[in-house]
Amino acid sequence: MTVRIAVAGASGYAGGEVLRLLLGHPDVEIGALTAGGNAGSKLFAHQPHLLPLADRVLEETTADTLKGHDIVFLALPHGHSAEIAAQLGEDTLVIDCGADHRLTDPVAWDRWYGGTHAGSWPYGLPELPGHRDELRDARRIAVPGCYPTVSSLALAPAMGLVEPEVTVVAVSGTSGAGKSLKANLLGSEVMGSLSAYGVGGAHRHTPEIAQNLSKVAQEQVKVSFTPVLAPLPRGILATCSATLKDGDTDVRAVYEKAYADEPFVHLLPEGHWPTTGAVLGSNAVQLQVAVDRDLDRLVVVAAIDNLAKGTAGAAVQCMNLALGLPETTGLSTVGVAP
Ligand SMILES: NC(=O)C1=CN([C@@H]2O[C@H](COP(=O)(O)OP(=O)(O)OC[C@H]3O[C@@H](n4cnc5c(N)ncnc54)[C@H](OP(=O)(O)O)[C@@H]3O)[C@@H](O)[C@H]2O)C=CC1
Ligand SMILES: CC(=O)N[C@@H](CCC(=O)OP(=O)(O)O)C(=O)O
Repeated sequence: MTVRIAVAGASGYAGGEVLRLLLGHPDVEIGALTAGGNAGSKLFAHQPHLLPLADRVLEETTADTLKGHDIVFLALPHGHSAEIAAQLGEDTLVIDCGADHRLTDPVAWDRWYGGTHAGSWPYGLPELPGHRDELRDARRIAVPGCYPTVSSLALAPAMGLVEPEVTVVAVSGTSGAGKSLKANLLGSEVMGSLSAYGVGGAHRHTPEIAQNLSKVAQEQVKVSFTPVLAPLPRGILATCSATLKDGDTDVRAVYEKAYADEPFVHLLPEGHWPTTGAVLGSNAVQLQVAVDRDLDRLVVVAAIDNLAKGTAGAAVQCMNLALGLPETTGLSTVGVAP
């Protein structure tokens, strides 16, 4: 089988990572590549690592350019996908890396993003209970946010075993913010310094994490989420905690069972802790669990590459599922070291 794909936002970080992964995918032919202001320029100017596509010229992001492909990956700023998707028939599988179709509650959408809710699509985190089957037949897929991916996978197995109030502190590399220049991401400010942002429940990934965990717990889960920016190009390390209802719960056994058959989610051997370096460039999620006995508090540490499992890797994993291919096709679980 060969499917023809297009990538909208090919000059950006997420679009570039989708292309890097698809260049190693045996069943994919790469069609149209589009951008915004950089349309008309060569892809090579923006993605110097994607040599096999060096001569490709970026086209304008219009439905006409994207039509006629089996699969369209949208790696655009949020707010751009609904209009494009509406012009692409159901015969095209649309995989949106942006936030537009992740939240199911229009009130939450309006509060955190503003404006009209474009509706929700099947949520591209196959490892969450019930999601894999929904993704197999999907023609529209919403790729999760990077922080919700790592924190939902870290805490989902514990839902029902902990009080429905969880804390997530997650340190992210700068590529999570996209390529467009932001004052706080300029080299001199970010290098050699860690800084918290979106503090006090202000980050828009808070409702997405709560939505995921509440669905698994089948009760409303409250989330305290604090993101921290780190001087790294890629990677997220999340420390997630919640109070156990029964401090004697064998949490390790619970996590071993939950992820025993998952190709990308790895509970590390006891005594070893996840690092962002170990998952770099791979679709892997590394987890470790502990119980703080003084508080009966479950602590889970998890690492992902924000551009791989946190975006593009998840997008390719979901494409594989929707096409009926082995979920791991074109994806690695082996990170880069050192
Ligand atoms: N970076 C990450 O770790 C993650 C990103 N995402 C999501 O993926 C999407 C892309 O993010 P990312 O790659 O980081 O962002 P970038 O800023 O790196 O890239 C954005 C892309 O969108 C294009 N673009 C910008 N504005 C327009 C427009 N008005 N019309 C058409 N194209 C436009 C840009 O083209 P040009 O070069 O011409 O400006 C570029 O190709 C976002 O929705 C983001 O939230 C999701 C999870 C993690
Ligand atoms: C480090 C950094 O700035 N990260 C981004 C998250 C990237 C992401 O996943 O954003 P979307 O939900 O829009 O897809 C942020 O905090 O806004």
